[in-house]
Amino acid sequence: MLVATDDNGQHMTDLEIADKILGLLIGGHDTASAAITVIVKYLSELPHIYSLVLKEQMEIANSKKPGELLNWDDIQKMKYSWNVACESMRLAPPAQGAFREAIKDFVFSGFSVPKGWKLYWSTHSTHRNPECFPEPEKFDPTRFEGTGPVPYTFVPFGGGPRMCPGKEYARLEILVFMHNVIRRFNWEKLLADEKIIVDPMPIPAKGLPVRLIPHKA
Ligand code: HEM
Repeated sequence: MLVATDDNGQHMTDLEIADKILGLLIGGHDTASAAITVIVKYLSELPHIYSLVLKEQMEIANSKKPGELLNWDDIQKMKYSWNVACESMRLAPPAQGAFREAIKDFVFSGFSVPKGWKLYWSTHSTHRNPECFPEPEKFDPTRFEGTGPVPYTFVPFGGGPRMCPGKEYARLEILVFMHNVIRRFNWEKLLADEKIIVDPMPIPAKGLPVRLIPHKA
């Protein structure tokens, strides 16, 4: 960023560099941490889903030599776990939406949107639209099996040319976390009705305290 220039050879100002660094820290850290937190929450509330994730992850763990690290092929095998992560991000998307500018006049749902207008697309309302996701309140990872949701309906990472460039890294972070926690522990929430607050990401109001229960050897 210190050496990058625009088309006119101008460097970024200190303020612009600080803005980019903060954007990357928040965009790269808080999003994945919010996703992991809601996955932990749903897995404690849905024991049948927990069991299926555990089964998948133990098959991978048991195929490794002692101390052998996860590799790319192992990540590709975590299909059910990723479906669970996706369903968690559908119901509690870390990013609530993003802005766009209309590049031409168009009509949407009876509203005329002129070229140049700024728009905000909402992850939350898209993910809860029953036309895109039947029974939208139901936690159902099978929605992501086969070809999965139609394009631009499941948008936790946005869509199009400005889609999140950290998506694959986030997938890796989330799956490696799920693997390492679930193969060691079950867990139970300590607060039954903990509220989720969105500020700006969905986070349990009291930090989701859980009791970890190690698996028997
Ligand atoms: C679960 C984790 C994450 C979620 C849910 C998420 C979500 C999003 C969303 C919704 C956007 C806007 C996309 C659009 O406008 O179409 C975005 C943009 C962005 N994300 Fe992520 N993100 C995650 C992780 C990360 C990570 C790990 C990084 C970097 C290490 C990252 C870096 C960025 C950057 C730089 C942009 C701006 C892209 C642009 O404007 O061209 N994100 N992200």
